[in-house]
Amino acid sequence: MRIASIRHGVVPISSAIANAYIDFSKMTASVVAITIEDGAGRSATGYGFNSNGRYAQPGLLAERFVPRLEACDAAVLTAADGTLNVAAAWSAMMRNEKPGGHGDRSVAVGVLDMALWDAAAKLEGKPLWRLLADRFRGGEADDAAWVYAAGGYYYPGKGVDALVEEMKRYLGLGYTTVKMKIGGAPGTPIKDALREDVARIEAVLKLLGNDGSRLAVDVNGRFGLHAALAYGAALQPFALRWYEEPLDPLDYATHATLAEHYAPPLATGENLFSMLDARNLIRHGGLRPDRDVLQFDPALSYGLVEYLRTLEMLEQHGWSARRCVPHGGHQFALNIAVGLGLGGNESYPEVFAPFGGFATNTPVVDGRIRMPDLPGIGFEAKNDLWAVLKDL
Ligand SMILES: O=C([O-])CC(=O)C(=O)O
Ligand SMILES: [Mg+2]
Repeated sequence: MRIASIRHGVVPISSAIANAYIDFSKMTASVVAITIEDGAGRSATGYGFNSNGRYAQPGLLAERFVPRLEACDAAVLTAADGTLNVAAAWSAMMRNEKPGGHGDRSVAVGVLDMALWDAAAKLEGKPLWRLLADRFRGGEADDAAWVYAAGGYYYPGKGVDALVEEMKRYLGLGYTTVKMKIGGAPGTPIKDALREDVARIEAVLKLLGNDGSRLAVDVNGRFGLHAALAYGAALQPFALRWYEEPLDPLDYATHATLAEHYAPPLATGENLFSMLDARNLIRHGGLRPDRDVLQFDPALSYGLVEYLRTLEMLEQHGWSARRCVPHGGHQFALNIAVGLGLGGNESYPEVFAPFGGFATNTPVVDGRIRMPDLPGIGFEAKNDLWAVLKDL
């Protein structure tokens, strides 16, 4: 195995939407293409990008992680069975990086890790979900993944009617479960914000036959304990699918307090970027393995090499992989969900194009999606994304 080339760039994914914590007016993503030759006449190009919420990482890629990867020779890149050794390449990228303080470094490494897995699966002539099922689950892959439509963003001039119309479009696309933002009314006293959000939630629930299990709400880490508890008390009777990121993602003890008072499912983890951060959440966050949902996003958190460590840690702590529903709405996590038997995957039918979304001709039916049988992650079959990646 030999790295023939690594190319990377920055593309915008800006839009006028906002959640309770940030707007996306300046959002960018890193994109990479890695071409690998296997020494036996085959070559493959793998592609990677970071999912929304963290910005492009051109400096970290150019100064540290791409040069370290380029320096890997055949002894590092070739596994004992002749396949591409992604884990060894990952360790080479992380040489001379101290532990802790993961910051945006995990994003830069995640982009390269995604491209390496795409190339590895292409070199083996398999879809990534098939490679993962063969390697880690005795060949058993799920036949489809549960996906939910994430949206319900704040948008200038967007009222309750437009929110309900948006959710209606998601149901029309085949989704059965939807997610909306809450907690974003700027500068509003908590009791007024809560009244406004309850009205927004009730309007969407009406569309969903008042079935709370079909609606998740997302605070994006905006609340402190007082607001999280006040909202929790108001939300509890709706029995929602989950109450997401009510608190700062790193404030584990406060999660534990909230979990004592809020019985229905909580969800968090999209802003935890390493196995060790995830383990602190599991150890100290008071989350409940019979109901809560873990949203670690492999594209933002050092990639699949690290995500495999996170899944192993979860198993040691009595958590099923089925409790994991990654953030990010991308094909990488979708392959992982099907191949490794996660609980499902996020989907963004109307936001974060071209990175959000799945292969162009894979419809959602009854809230589930089947994987195409294409080598690698399958980016070539997602027309809008391929139009960006092929220029790299
Ligand atoms: O709005 C965002 O930053 C994305 C997000 O939280 C999600 O997809 O759950
Ligand atoms: Mg979220």
